[in-house]
Amino acid sequence: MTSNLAIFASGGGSNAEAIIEYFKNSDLGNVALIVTNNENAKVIDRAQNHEIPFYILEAGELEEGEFSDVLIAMEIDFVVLAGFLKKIPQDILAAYPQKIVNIHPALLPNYGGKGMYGKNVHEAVKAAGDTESGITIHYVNENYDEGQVIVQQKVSLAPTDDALEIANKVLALEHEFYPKTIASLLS
Ligand SMILES: Nc1nc2c(c(=O)[nH]1)N[C@@H](CN(C=O)c1ccc(C(=O)N[C@@H](CCC(=O)O)C(=O)O)cc1)CN2
Ligand SMILES: NCC(=O)N[C@@H]1O[C@H](COP(=O)([O-])[O-])[C@@H](O)[C@H]1O
Repeated sequence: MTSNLAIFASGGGSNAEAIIEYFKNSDLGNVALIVTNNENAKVIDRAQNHEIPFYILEAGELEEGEFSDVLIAMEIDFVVLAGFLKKIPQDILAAYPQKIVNIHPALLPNYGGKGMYGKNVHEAVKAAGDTESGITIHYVNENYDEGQVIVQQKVSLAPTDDALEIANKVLALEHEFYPKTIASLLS
């Protein structure tokens, strides 16, 4: 059985595209929908380029607690967060138990929670002088970054690495591991 995936993204969408490309060669999953809260997100261009339907959330729409009806009506089986910057509400959590995953660009529980997204994470890692960073792929629960960890991967950092270089090292891990980790959860 092929699972229909919905990817939620708020920005550039490079992880979304890596997932789209991966599942073009796999019967395990099919990216059926891209959801964003940002009408200017580059992920929309990526969806259009791959002829994948996209949905732009209105301000406050997610918080109304009815978007799960849209996902169910579109026969979505699995939800992937990839740089999505809003909290997934209870109606979606209840509709998709153990079927919503997220990727965080750090080694949770470090550098997680409200405000910890994008470059904020890498700047904090740099400021702390850490010698390694990495990714955490986890199930999504009601709080930011507190769901059950599925996998973590580490990357070493040089003292000369700035926040952008850390971001690039982490993003490369994301593109390598997120698609195949999702696939392992579908089979
Ligand atoms: N119910 C859940 N929803 C989401 C989770 C989660 O674990 N449970 N993960 C996030 C992704 N994320 C980290 O991986 C994350 C995203 C955004 C924030 C944050 O502080 N957001 C700001 C708003 C930012 C904006 O609108 O520009 C905020 O809430 O004030 C923290 C962590 C996705 N959803
Ligand atoms: N806390 C959530 C968070 O910071 N997510 C991060 O946003 C980036 C999105 O990049 P992309 O749009 O190119 O996939 C990724 O690095 C992802 O880990």
